[in-house]
Amino acid sequence: MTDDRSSTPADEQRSDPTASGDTEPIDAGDEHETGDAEFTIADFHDASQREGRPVLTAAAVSRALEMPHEEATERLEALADRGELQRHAVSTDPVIWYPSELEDLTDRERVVVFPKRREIVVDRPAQFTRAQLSQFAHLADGNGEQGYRYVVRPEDVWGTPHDTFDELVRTMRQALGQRSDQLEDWVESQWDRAHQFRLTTHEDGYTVLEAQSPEIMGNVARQKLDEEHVHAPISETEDWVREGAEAAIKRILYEAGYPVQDHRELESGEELPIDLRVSLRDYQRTWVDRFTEAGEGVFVGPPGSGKTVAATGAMAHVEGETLVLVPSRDLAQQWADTIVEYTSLEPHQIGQYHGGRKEVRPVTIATYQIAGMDRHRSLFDDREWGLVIFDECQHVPSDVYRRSTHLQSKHRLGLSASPIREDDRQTEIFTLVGPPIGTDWEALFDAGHVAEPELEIRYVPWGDDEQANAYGSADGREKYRIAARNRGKIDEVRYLLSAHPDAKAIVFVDYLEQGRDLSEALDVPFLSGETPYHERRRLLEEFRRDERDLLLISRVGDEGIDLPTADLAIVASGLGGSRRQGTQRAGRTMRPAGGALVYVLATRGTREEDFARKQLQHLGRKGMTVRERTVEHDAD
Ligand SMILES: Nc1ncnc2c1ncn2[C@@H]1O[C@H](COP(=O)(O)OP(=O)(O)OP(=O)(O)O)[C@@H](O)[C@H]1O
Repeated sequence: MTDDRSSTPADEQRSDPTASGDTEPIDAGDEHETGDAEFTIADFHDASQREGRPVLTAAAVSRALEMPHEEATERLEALADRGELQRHAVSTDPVIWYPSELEDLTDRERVVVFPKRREIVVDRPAQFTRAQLSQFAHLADGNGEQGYRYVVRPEDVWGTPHDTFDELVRTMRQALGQRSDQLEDWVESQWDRAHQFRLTTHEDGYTVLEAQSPEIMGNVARQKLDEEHVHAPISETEDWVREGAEAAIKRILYEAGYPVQDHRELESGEELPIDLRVSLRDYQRTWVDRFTEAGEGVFVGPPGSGKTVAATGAMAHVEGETLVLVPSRDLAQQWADTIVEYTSLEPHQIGQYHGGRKEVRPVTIATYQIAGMDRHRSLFDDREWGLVIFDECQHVPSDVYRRSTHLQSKHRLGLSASPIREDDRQTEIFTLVGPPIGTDWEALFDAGHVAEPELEIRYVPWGDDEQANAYGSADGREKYRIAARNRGKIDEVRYLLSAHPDAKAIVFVDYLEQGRDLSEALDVPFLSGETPYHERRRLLEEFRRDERDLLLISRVGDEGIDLPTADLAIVASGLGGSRRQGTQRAGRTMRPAGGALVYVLATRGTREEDFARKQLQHLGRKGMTVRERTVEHDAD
């Protein structure tokens, strides 16, 4: 059962071809499933596409698919015998071949599988195919001319919603329209890994770790775990788990490449009847169903896709007292408003717990900051929580993680707008909160649930020689800082605002000095960490009520402040943070209101330009349209 070829998540990250910038053309043909026995109509379609014609001779097929002429003829005949191809013989010319359903060629989605790279490329996928694919793969590239590129990683297999491997294979075959033995074998090995261990609840109430076989128990669990985690063996395949050690066990085994199935009976906490006052969208219902089945999980969707609303659906399912952890006070207020708007709960049942207020009520919304403090640790135990929600769970600070390990017996739900898995947070999220539950973002854009922003990166020249010279002689981070604060960006911001006179706009900056300069030049208030909380709230409120149409925000704006009606965002600096920040900033304006535009400014010919380009390629892969423009001195 143990498969040495399978890798741990860490290995996988290193060998992930997308991570190493592998940009090999997808049509390279090196891995086409043209194995000896298999020659399918899809191969014929490949050949027609390469030849640019729907009707082919055997010679053309042999050329396109690089196989001997004789072999091509043989295979074409076999396909014709199966009724998938038609032949047409013209007395003096070679026989020509075409698909039995010629219209296929224009309508049908083409699926090409690259089993070694575990990639699937689909042309014009139908909604159904996308939904199927997203159950075992994730969309890595949705914007290229090469079609949609899906990648299957171990975590994708580990998190599938299927009960049996056979069901999973059925979904795969439906999605791919073909069998790929090599891919299926690999998926099976990952499936096996994820089904070696499970946590269950003994009838006497304690937790048991069960292994599929005595060998896996002996060779993996009992090597990795010690008395800190388990009391004593119950049998060759079962260990009695120490209370509170569940999270550590899940983490250790996950890191060893054996994610643990969590089948414990979860506590539902003190009862709290909740009715929903909104009808969930189909994809939200799927999210909630998957959460319901597992009792844990992370909703992953772009900003504005309705994760918070779907979370109220999860609350209505658990119907237990709920603790919501959020990154900022502003978000705490928004959660309280959303819960009142979309559920039958009354305002007096909802408490907020942060620097400003200390209310613990049946539904309590607390900030991570407070939740991480020793003197507020009782928050976790004050009531019998049945559900703990981690909003923006990619930001959960490590002290909160440490503190929340004992929440393993509750239902756990994470929300995240950043499906980026480039750091080890992924392990923590997966083991402490749960596996990702996602939808392919493109599908949400297509269905009109989230407006796709137009994203434009503008390369701006230096505003004056002084800064350009300073850049030349600076080094390292200083170079980046100078480029970020290029005074030429002030004119550019002005130009963009004047080009969109009716837009409600937000300008993001990363440097206080730049924010102050812009604030003065544009005569708008600047919201930074230095702005008092009530002042920040007031400005945001005014913006929300359409009493203001321009805001200038520093990093502070990044942590979950909701600006629902912004329809223009200018990132004047600050793409230099993490990818995630870039995603969030761009996402800030992705609201159902639609028509959002995002401009990102980068100083021409500097590191900032390189950086922005990389970031935006990433956003492009997430399904946004990205455009680049070089600004001449007279803003165009
Ligand atoms: N099922 C639904 N029916 C009607 N409106 C909905 C539904 N789901 C979401 N919305 C609306 O879509 C908007 C965004 O929803 P929500 O705040 O839940 O998104 P989100 O993904 O949590 O966003 P963010 O990542 O910014 O927190 C809200 O205005 C909400 O009212």
